[in-house]
Amino acid sequence: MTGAAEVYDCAAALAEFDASRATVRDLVESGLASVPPLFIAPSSTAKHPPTDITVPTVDLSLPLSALVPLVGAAARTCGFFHVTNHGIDAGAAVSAVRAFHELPAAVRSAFYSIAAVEGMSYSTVPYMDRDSLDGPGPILPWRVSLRVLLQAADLGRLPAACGDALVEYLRCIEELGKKMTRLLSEELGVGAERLETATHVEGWLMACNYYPPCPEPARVEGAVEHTDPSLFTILAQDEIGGLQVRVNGGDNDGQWVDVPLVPGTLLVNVGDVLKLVSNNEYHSVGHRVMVRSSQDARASLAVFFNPAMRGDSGLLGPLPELITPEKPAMYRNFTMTEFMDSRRKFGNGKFSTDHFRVAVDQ
Ligand SMILES: O=C(O)CCC(=O)C(=O)O
Ligand SMILES: [Fe+2]
Repeated sequence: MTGAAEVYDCAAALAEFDASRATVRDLVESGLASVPPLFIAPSSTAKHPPTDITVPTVDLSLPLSALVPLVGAAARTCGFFHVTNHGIDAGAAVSAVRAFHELPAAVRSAFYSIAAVEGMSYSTVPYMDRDSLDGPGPILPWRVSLRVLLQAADLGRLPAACGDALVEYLRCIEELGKKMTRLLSEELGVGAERLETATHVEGWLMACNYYPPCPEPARVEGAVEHTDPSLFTILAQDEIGGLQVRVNGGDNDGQWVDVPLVPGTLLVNVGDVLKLVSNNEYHSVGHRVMVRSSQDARASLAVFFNPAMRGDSGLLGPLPELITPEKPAMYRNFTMTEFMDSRRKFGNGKFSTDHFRVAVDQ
């Protein structure tokens, strides 16, 4: 039992990587031939060949009476759905994300930061809190992200290569986010405004992701399997692909499926907070990002619609209207601070909403 993995000091290796202020892209550009242990994912793609099931598509131009059940059906089953006819130029925003990440290192390095500075950071975000590192990994995704906490950020400080396009995207995505919150709320039978008033969806986080090509793509993951913390997430991606979701229910339960690339669509997925608040009516489904290529980089843009952090007064939990004798509350109440602390403690890939389950009667 003395293999290299056991003696590898993750914390020291991560500290060294942090001190170098390098991003994954810089590693690739330095001519790296093999993947450093920090990035090696334990699971292999081959173990879970993707099935050919597809994720639903919802046409936003449909009348409300048709739209509400379609959104609800997707959120209750797959937890992921494409939306079409959203009227947003997502391609321009994703191209801008790529343009920033492909700037010369000397220009990008001015933005490098592990901790958020005035709501912005630009680095590779480890799966776990640096203080909670345990075991051999995976420690780092094969990805670098410019992250913007919108409540705290001055958008005027966004890099010039992507700023204007992202500001425009955010203006449009705000409308779509509000619409989606109302649709999801309405379908729960609690009225269109209930989710917003219960959760105060103000803590938005925008993640501008870049997955560089990898010399050994099968040994890394752009993101390990995880569920999102948000109420829901809206994702725009380019034409490279690599996102997979787990099938939820049915004959193929637990299998992986490739999210197909449908040009012009945005992808919406249910996050953990919505799962808890909906008392498990909606499902936050596990997903991950595979790195496919030693040649091509992938860019994506995720906006996480998160409840505001409202201290101890902002208690969240299953909406009382959704609690019945037949379906008692499945989760206890919690604050967003408690929820995010729990996610950080367990790590992005290991957190489960089961940590908030109400104890089952003995
Ligand atoms: O880049 C993607 O396709 C998905 C990223 C993702 O799942 C996340 O950031 O939570
Ligand atoms: Fe995600």
